[in-house]
This record gives sequence, structure tokens and C-alpha cells, in this order.
Amino acid sequence: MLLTLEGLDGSGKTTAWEALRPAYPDATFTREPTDSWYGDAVRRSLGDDDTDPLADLFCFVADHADHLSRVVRPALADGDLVISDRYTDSRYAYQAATLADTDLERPLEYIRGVHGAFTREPDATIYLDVDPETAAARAGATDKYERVSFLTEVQSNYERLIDAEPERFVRVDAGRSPEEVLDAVEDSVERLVEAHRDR
Ligand SMILES: Nc1ncnc2c1ncn2[C@@H]1O[C@H](COP(=O)(O)OP(=O)(O)OP(=O)(O)O)[C@@H](O)[C@H]1O
Ligand SMILES: Cc1cn([C@H]2C[C@H](O)[C@@H](COP(=O)(O)O)O2)c(=O)[nH]c1=O
Repeated sequence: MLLTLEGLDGSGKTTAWEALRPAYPDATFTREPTDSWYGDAVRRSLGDDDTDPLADLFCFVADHADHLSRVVRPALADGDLVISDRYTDSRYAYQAATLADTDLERPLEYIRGVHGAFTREPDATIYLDVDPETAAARAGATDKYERVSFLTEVQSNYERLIDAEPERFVRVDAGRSPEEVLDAVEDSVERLVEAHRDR
């Protein structure tokens, strides 16, 4: 089963992902951007305010292709539970926002189309829902994406994705205390894993 954690910067994905580890010692915990050299290229672009948004998209897509073949598909083939901190929806939400002012028509659909040919869709996605102001404050505005105006566009793209596939997403109110958010994430993961097992 492939389970992903998504949300704005600072929504608490990594905190939740780390907190899940003890309950699922046999699971494969992974993330995007990855720790490969493709992921390094992505992180380099995050630190540069003057990059080309289409070039950035394809850096993220290359990192995803490598992640799929090196980590995700082998783990799923072994029957593992795979829990990824960010995955395809991050591209659909963030790069659709960075490409909004280009000549590209309907960027979100374009990015989905690029992935459609090769990706593995998640079985379920936990969306940590927090407002852009809280997200930017928690994230500390350390890179070009961690700004309220940009995160507002990203949030609206996530909402479009949830509207299109409500059955895949579980929305968790991430504006609450860390303890309440972690309880909600742990309950959701337990329920999703059981439901997947009973299919
Ligand atoms: N529910 C919460 N309430 C208050 N602070 C929180 C909460 N969850 C996480 N934080 C804090 O917010 C910061 C960002 O958390 P975290 O790294 O888990 O978010 P993230 O979604 O993974 O962010 P990013 O996408 O930028 O990596 C951390 O300092 C973390 O301790
Ligand atoms: C996978 C992915 C990530 N991003 C952005 C989102 C964040 O601002 C950074 C790094 O992610 P992290 O969780 O803070 O480590 O990259 C993106 O724009 N598109 C993607 O596909």
C-alpha cells in the first residue's frame, strides 16, 4: 500500500511522518525531494529565486522517476507499506502554482498528464490542512515557496485535487496542537491500513 502525506510547508507532515515510525517498524518511510543527486538538484533550485519554472518542474519529475524505480516500486513489490512525506500531489499543487503565469494552458492538468504515463498513484493521501499564514509562520519563510501569497495558490490547487478525488484524501485539521494532529494522523493511518488489508 502506498500512503502519502501532503500539505503546505509547515503543515506538520514531517513531524507526523516521524511520529508514525514506531507504529510501523516494517514500513518503508520515504520522501520527496529524495536524498539522491536528483533531490540535491531540486534543493539547489529551491535556494535560487531566479530559476525557470518549467526547468524546476522537470527536476522534480526526474527526482520522482528515480524515487519510483529505486524505492517505491521495489518496496511495493515486496508487499511493504510505503509512507511518503510528499509525493505527486506536491508537484500538482506547487508546480501548477509556479507555472500559473507562463504560456502553459491549464498547468495542473499538464503536470498530471506528464506523470500519467509512468507514475504509481497513491492508494490514500493524508492532507494536513492548515491556513497559509500559519504554514508560512511555522515554516519560517526560508525558501521562495514559503510565502503566504504563494502558499494561498498552492492551497487552492490542493483543494482542486481533493475535489477531483475525494475518496483518496483524508483531511486532517493541522491547525490544532501537535498532540491532537498526531492522534488524528495515527487514527487515520490505522483505519486506512486496515481497510486496505480487508479489501
Ligand atoms: N500542530 C503543530 N502546531 C505547532 N507547530 C507545529 C505543529 N506541527 C509541526 N509544528 C512545527 O512546525 C514546524 C514545521 O513542521 P514540519 O517540518 O513537520 O512541517 P512540514 O509540513 O514537514 O514542513 P515542510 O514542508 O516545510 O518541510 C516545526 O518547527 C514543527 O515543530
Ligand atoms: C516534492 C515537491 C516539493 N516541493 C517543494 C515544497 C517545499 O517547499 C520544498 C521542499 O519540501 P520539504 O517537504 O519542505 O522538504 O519543495 C515542490 O514544489 N514540488 C514537489 O514536487
